[in-house]
Order: sequence, then structure tokens, then C-alpha cells
Amino acid sequence: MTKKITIGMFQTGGVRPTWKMPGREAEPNFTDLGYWTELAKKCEAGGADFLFLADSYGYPTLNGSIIPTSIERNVQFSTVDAQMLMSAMAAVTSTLGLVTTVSTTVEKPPIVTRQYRTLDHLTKGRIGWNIVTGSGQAGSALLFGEPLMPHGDRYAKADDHVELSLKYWEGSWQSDALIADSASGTWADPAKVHEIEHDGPHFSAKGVLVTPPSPQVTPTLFQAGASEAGRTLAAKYAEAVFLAAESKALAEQINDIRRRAEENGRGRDAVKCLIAGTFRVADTDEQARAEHEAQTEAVSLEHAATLYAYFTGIDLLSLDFDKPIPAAAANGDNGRTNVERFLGENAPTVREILTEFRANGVMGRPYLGTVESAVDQAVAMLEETGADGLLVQPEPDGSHDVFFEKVMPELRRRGLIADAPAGTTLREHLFGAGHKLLPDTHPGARFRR
Ligand SMILES: Cc1cc2nc3c(=O)[nH]c(=O)nc-3n(C[C@H](O)[C@H](O)[C@H](O)COP(=O)(O)O)c2cc1C
Repeated sequence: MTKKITIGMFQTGGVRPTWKMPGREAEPNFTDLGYWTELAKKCEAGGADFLFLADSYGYPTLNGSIIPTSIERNVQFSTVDAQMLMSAMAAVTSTLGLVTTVSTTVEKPPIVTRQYRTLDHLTKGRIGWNIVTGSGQAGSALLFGEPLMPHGDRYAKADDHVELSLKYWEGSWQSDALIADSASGTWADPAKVHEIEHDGPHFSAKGVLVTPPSPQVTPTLFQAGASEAGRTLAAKYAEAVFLAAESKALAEQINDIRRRAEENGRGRDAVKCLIAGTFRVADTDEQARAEHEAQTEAVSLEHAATLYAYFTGIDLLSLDFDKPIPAAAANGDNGRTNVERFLGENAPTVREILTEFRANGVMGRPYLGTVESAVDQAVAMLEETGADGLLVQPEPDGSHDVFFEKVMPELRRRGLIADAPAGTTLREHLFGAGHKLLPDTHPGARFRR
């Protein structure tokens, strides 16, 4: 492989696993600002293109109540608000892209557009929005006191949300509307600041985004959620997608997104496809395997089932372990990616799904072995799937230390990493210097005045 790859670092706003590691309990954790600023500094020093903080209001529920294991073992449970961390991380970095999630099901366009525009200013163009309809939907719906929205409606709402958000970002201000002339006391030209109008199936508005244009105008748009409807949304709006599955399924998803992006007039390369990558390296292949097995052993069946219920609303423990998920259980309105992943011709049994979730969660099999062999596996995965880069998962203690100390130098040695991220904005890191704004082929461009 010769092309340069994009490297994003994955974290959640959740608890760092050191709380349950004897001797490490007292280390700074997710409620310490210093933990987050150090993390951002390390990612920048290590040469990553961006740091992504996943986020959701959801938590694991079944039958209308939180699952006690979630609370007791902290399975997708305690987090802080990831977006609140972004400006602190921006203050201690100067090139690192910063990406976080806001769900289109939960937050409204005027809030989302103002938040991300503010962050785009504060980061000088390094912010990205991960658009999701939201994992842990059942919990999120209960929390907000709303019925669980049908899956298709959630994605229709997401489409409407993004369209209105793009109108605010691209259509409110002409690029030369801001005057800020102290002599005449003129802030902005009223003829060049526009009230946008929107009358969609889920959102209606007539208004102005009052925050002036920021370096990227529209933040770099990411998307996660690989169901059929999720891929449709990605092919229409996303500039980068986060994906996690087995190699064959990933190749199909990536090909599908690229084909649809092309059909939408955006071109096959308009969407950077980034795959979740977990590295588990040790001095020998055997040692890496043994360590991974020991970590898997430490995950109980209840833990794995709680995690699965969070993403899908399905209680695997109530099903026949020796059969695949029955069709009746598979048709729910929670997240679909981790249901669709285990259906079809060679569908695994419930027992096999639980085994997979104990070992690898939603992120797929790790690249396991010595540094060289783990990087070989990652490169093979990139080649087989045609992906553009990796979204690197944390290590068992929640850090990325081994990745930056060992894996990144090996990727560099193989010529897969650029010397430094391109340009100054996140969009340029992904698409090259000069690509600060949405391209003209993006649907958001038609709202420009
Ligand atoms: C690498 C990766 C990161 C993700 N990050 C988030 C996130 O931060 N918040 C969230 O709600 N969903 C996230 N998701 C996607 C959810 O799993 C998805 O929104 C959910 O499954 C619903 O979409 P679906 O029905 O298309 O699966 C992520 C997925 C992947 C693969």
C-alpha cells in the first residue's frame, strides 16, 4: 500500500478503565480537566489527524428501565458531556482536529449550529461534527420522556436536521457580510446577512445564525451508523464516516457508500471511510494473544449482553443460545448496525454473538501480535476494504500510549503517514491543503449566497 492514511484517535467522554486497575485507581480520570488536556496534547504530539470523543445520552435499558449491570459495572454508563471538553482541548493544541458527536434525534439545529460554529472559531477551523441518530436509543427516549421513534423516522429527521443546519451555516452570512468598521460603527451589512427559511417534515424555521462565519463555515461533517438508512445519510452529507465490522462487511459498506456518493454527484472519494482499529501489541504474538484472552475472560456474559442491549435493544440472555437472533427480535427500532451485522445466510448463534461481544465489543477483531505483525494485519484490512484510514481504539487502560510509542513509528517507517497533517483546518487534514470549505459538489454548497 502506498497511499497515506488518516489517523483518528477514539475516546468516549466516559470513565477511564484505570478506576478498576489495582494501583492505578488514583490516576486522573474523566472528571478531571487535566486528563482531557493531557490526552489532546499526546494525540497532537503523536501526529494524529484528529481526536474523536464519542457521546450519547443513551444508556443500556430493557423493558423500560436501566439494566442494573450497567450501573454496577459501568457498562456504557457514566460519562461527561464530550462537547464541553472541546474548548479546553483546543486551548492546549494547535493542529489537532477535534471531533465530537451530537445526535440529530436529541438536539435542535439552532443549538447544534451555534455550538459548532463557536467551536470552529475557538479551534481556528479544527472542529468536526459526528452526525448520529444515536446509540442507546431506548434509554435516550426514556430520559427525554419521548416515545422511541421508529428507525426510519429517526433517519428522516436526521436528513431534515442536517439540511436546516447547512442552511444556517452556509446561507446566513455572505462571506463579506462582516464589516466591523470602528469608524462608521458598522458591524455587518444587513443586505448580506440573510434569514434562512425552512419548512421540512421535522423542523421549520425562519432565522439567522448570529455567530459570524468561522474558518470552515460548516464544520467537517462525520457520520456513524452503518445501517442501510445510515449509509444513505452518509453518502448524501458526510465527509468522513466511522465504520466497524468484519473485513467483508466493511468492504461492502465502503463500496456502497462510495457508489452512492458518486450517484449523488459528489464523487467516489468525497467520503473518507475510517475503520475502527484496535491494536493489541506485545513482544511476541503468543504474549499478545494471551493478554487479549485474559482481558476477554475478565468480561462477564452479563457485561457483554448489557453492551449488546445498549446498541440494539435486544436481550441476548433471553434468547436460545444455540440459534441465531430470531426475526421477531431483530426488527426493533433501536440501532440497526449491530443487528444487521449478525443476520443473513451464515448468521452466528446468540452464543457466538456473546463471545464476539466479550472479546471485541462493537469494534471488531483487534490487530494482534508483535508491532510488525499487528501493522501487517491493519494494512491488510485497509487494502481489503479500501478504507482511507483508522479510528484507533484505546488500550486496556484507556490510553493510546503503546500506539504512539510503537505502532505509529512503524506506520511512519512504512511511509503510510504524512510528515504532518495537511493545512491548518480539519477539512484540510482530510482532503489536503486549500480544502478549507465544503466542496461545491456537497449539497450544503447550494445554500451559499
Ligand atoms: C466508530 C464508531 C463511533 C460511533 N460513535 C457514536 C457516538 O459517538 N454516538 C452515537 O450515538 N453513536 C455512535 N456510533 C454509531 C452508533 O452505533 C449508531 O448511531 C447507532 O447504531 C444507530 O445507527 P444505526 O441504526 O444506523 O446503527 C458510532 C459507531 C462507530 C462504528
